[in-house]
Amino acid sequence: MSSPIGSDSSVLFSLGWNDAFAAELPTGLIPARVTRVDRGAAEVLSADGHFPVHYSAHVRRAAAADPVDLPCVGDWAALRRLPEGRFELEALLPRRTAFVRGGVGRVSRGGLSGDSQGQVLAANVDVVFVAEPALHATDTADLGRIERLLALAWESGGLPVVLITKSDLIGEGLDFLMEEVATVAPGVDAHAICSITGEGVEIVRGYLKGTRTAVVLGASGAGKSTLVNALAGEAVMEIQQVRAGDGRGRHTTVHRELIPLEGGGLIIDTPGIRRIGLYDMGEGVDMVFSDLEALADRCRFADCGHDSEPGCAVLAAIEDGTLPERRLESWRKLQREAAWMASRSDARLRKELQNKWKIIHKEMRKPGRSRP
Ligand SMILES: Nc1nc2c(ncn2[C@@H]2O[C@H](COP(=O)(O)OP(=O)(O)OP(=O)(O)O)[C@@H](O)[C@H]2O)c(=O)[nH]1
Ligand SMILES: [Zn+2]
Repeated sequence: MSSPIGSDSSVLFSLGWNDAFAAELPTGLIPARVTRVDRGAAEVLSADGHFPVHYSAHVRRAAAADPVDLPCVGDWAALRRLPEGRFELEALLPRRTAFVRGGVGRVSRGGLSGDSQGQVLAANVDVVFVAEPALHATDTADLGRIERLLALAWESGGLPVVLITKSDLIGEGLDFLMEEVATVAPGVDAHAICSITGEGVEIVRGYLKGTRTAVVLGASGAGKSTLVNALAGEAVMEIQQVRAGDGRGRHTTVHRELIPLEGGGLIIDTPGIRRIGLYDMGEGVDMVFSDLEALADRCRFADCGHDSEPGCAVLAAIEDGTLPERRLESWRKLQREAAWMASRSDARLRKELQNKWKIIHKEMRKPGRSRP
């Protein structure tokens, strides 16, 4: 067992481990994936099992200087085995993707939430499911909410996929709805699913192949939990049995926030991700409105406001019916919000939000990191 990966590397691969992460692992340290964090400590899954770890002085110092450096669910961590047999979280491996809460925390600073700035809610998420019910109470799917969540999804660096949930509730209108959804999600896969009958659930599972990690974003009641349960199947029950079995000396019931699914793949489900709101969506907004951006490139004036300018390609597209007018309105609305958020963030935070890769580059500059 001299391998730094531990006794059973297939366990690691089932948690999303791959060659790219392996190349970043400092020599002599043990890889583990963070399943949950709780004030100064984390729980991890590794080839050696599921256990709590404390942060090294190095991690604590870095996190005190910048909360973005705090471990979060989904992170790959490098652990050091201490002489007494315990493990310490020594370093974080560079994040491939990250959900960063910035704007909301800033705005509510001094309020009750006590949120910190630039806090990372989840890391290394490959697929972001945007769940919107076909019918929510008596309202049909909210296209504006889909656009907003797509902006967050793009911003994270993960691959967005729209899921119209509760497809059973809408009947014949479904085809029309899916056509509308396609107009607000250019270049994004969209599927109708029903977690109760299981319709479409296999399609969702397909996105997790290759042990990908996903999150499900969506409003309260969108059907996130029902979908996760449908995907998790017996895996969730298995986890509960293991927990009951190793309950020796551990009296707190732990809700694991990184859930390995039956048939492969993982879902991150944390209160933070459930409550994710809006923050600086600058880059994400452009991705969501790529159809509009492409049209705007063809406007006669580079600074066209698409109001009444001559030669405006956007207005022409609305005129001839190829672009729904509400699409331009949504674009304006989200841009206003993004600008408003930006005006409220300080320069440091704004930079962080606008460039998700900065996190990765900063990680790479850390001392003690082995390079391939
Ligand atoms: N008809 C129908 N109802 C569904 C479907 N999926 C979920 N529901 C119902 O919708 C309600 C909300 O589902 P949840 O899975 O709890 O929604 P959620 O997104 O997890 O909600 P929060 O926990 O508040 O964030 C529940 O009563 C579910 O039974 C579906 O495919 N069809
Ligand atoms: Zn224009």
